[in-house]
Amino acid sequence: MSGYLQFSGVTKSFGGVEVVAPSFNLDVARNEFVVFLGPSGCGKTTLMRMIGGLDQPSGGDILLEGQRVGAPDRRRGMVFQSYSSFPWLTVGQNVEFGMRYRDDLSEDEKLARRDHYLDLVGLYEFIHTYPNRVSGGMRQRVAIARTLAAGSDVLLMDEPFGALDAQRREKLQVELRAIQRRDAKTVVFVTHDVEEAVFLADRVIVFSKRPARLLAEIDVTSRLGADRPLELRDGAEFFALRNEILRLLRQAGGDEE
Ligand SMILES: Nc1ncnc2c1ncn2[C@@H]1O[C@H](COP(=O)(O)OP(=O)(O)OP(=O)(O)O)[C@@H](O)[C@H]1O
Repeated sequence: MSGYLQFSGVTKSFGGVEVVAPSFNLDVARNEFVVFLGPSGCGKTTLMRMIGGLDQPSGGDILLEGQRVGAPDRRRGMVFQSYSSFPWLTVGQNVEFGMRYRDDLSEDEKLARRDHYLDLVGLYEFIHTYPNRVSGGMRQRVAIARTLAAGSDVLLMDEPFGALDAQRREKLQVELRAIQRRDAKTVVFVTHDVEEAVFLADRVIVFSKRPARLLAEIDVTSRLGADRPLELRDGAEFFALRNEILRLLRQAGGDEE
């Protein structure tokens, strides 16, 4: 597997507290969908922030196509709880803002993409509303629409669907997996929801309790295939994978459901 995104001997501590240790090594292939699962507080968000360039490793390197990652740039689209919408722009303008560098798109194409992704996240009717007038969950959806519309090569998503109702969440899972396949995105995704992890991932990475250490890797695509119709969730192999991962999380000392 080629190392499109590579973690090479990565460690991180805050003050004297080790969050990623002894050292983390992982190769993510181009167009791979990797999901991070692990006990609460084990260091998943810290790893995501370092991929995004919002934090620096204490040791080792994170490389994208062989180059050490630096400050956030448009190759990496992020949906983090803390990286939400811009309050001075309307919901529609927030989504347009994500496409400001897309010289390959005409203005009409940008507006069509804006409308498509706002509709997908169920916010089309709020297109002219300012984010401080909508709920926190809706602001999170603005960030999802903005990031998907921007079309970055690498999507970094830290519990992006956590605040959504079950139906919207399922719809976005299907769409995200389809976008990733169709548009050849590399995705790193954090969730606490094991079924979401199995449904979305090519590979699930299970972490230990803090300090985060790779406990297990589960190759989902070799068992479920790359296409993920919703019916897959009712199949025996889906359940087997889910139970396997739940067992691993129990060993990890996690509290996931
Ligand atoms: N800026 C910081 N300064 C000090 N400690 C920090 C900082 N950021 C994170 N930590 C600590 O690092 C540990 C890992 O946090 P992190 O948010 O990465 O975990 P997580 O796996 O994403 O947790 P959760 O699943 O609950 O979101 C925690 O103990 C947290 O308190």
